[in-house]
Amino acid sequence: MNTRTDGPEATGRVDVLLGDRSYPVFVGPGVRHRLPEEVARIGARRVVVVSARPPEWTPDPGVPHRVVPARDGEHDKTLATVEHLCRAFADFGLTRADAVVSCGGGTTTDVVGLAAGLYHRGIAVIHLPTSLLAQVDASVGGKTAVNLPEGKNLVGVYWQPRAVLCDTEQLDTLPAVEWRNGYGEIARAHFIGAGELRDRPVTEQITACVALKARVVAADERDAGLRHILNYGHTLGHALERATDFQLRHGEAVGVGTVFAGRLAGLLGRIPADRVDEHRAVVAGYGLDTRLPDGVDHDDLLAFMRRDKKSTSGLSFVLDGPSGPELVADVDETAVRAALADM
Ligand SMILES: NC(=O)c1ccc[n+]([C@@H]2O[C@H](COP(=O)([O-])OP(=O)(O)OC[C@H]3O[C@@H](n4cnc5c(N)ncnc54)[C@H](O)[C@@H]3O)[C@@H](O)[C@H]2O)c1
Ligand SMILES: [Zn+2]
Repeated sequence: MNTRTDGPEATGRVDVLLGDRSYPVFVGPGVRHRLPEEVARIGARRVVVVSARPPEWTPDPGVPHRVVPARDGEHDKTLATVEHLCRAFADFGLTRADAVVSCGGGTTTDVVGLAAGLYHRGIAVIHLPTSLLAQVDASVGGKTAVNLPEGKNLVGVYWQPRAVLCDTEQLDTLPAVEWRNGYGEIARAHFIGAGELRDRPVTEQITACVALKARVVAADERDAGLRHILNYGHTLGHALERATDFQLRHGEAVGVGTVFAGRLAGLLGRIPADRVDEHRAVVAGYGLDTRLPDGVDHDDLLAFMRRDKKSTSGLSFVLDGPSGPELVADVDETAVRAALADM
């Protein structure tokens, strides 16, 4: 990670190191204007821009192009959208030598990433994520997916982008709830190696989270082990999203899940009391709720947590400990109930 300070405001750059599939992530005000440079660097001759934002949000890529409108949201994160996009690529005559650009929230970067990964068995994609959550998490790391009626993110491929441009100017229009959504992920990053980012400028916060994710992805691109740590706070987080029928945004639920992970690690004797307290302080410091929402049933939460995709059996959590965060399997239910009661 490095942060340049030669411009009017600092710009961050992180390289995701994956051999010949390595790519840069630029973070900062105005970095979207790098698009023509990145398109030229990868040698694309034509581009389809898939954008959930007004068309003028994406700069001219500098080569013949077409803008295809899209909508953010889980509802359109489907195989039907993938087909629609691939047909638009074909209609414009995109070949394997060309590129796709996504501009939108994490739902859009996910569905466009999957379409790019499938079209012609894979063509170049550049992401311009426009939500805080998409900038700190969804657009980096190469996981793509769409939903089925049977569940979220059930169909996808690993398909790394060729560049990611996290333009912080594009966050100016983001509603408060979507800032909280992103800050939940930044808060959980505090406990898995991103360090103290409260009171830092947003460009630095995003750059540090991307650098953390880049390190983890470089070490474990396909989820064989270490990548689990990114799910810090997520076991309870996912359960809370479901138990509240998705009334809590993902990041808000992850914030509560992060406080819970601290409590549980404390009860299991893995971390001292001040580290437990730090969880609550950090999450609260980002303006997030630290308590379970009223009315959620602990039995429901336990049932959802048992079905979490990480847990092959029993209750599994990523927990802090003497040697850092790690996946802990088969956690005793009594401790889990006690940590919930403590929230
Ligand atoms: N691939 C991965 O590794 C990965 C990681 C984390 C999350 N995800 C996926 O990301 C998705 C969540 O992303 P999200 O939170 O960005 O959701 P989203 O795409 O639905 O965007 C959230 C909301 O913010 C709005 N929005 C986005 N940018 C805006 C802007 N600049 N100004 C005003 N409004 C704006 C959207 O219209 C939407 O209403 C989920 O589907 C999740 O599965 C993927
Ligand atoms: Zn998450």
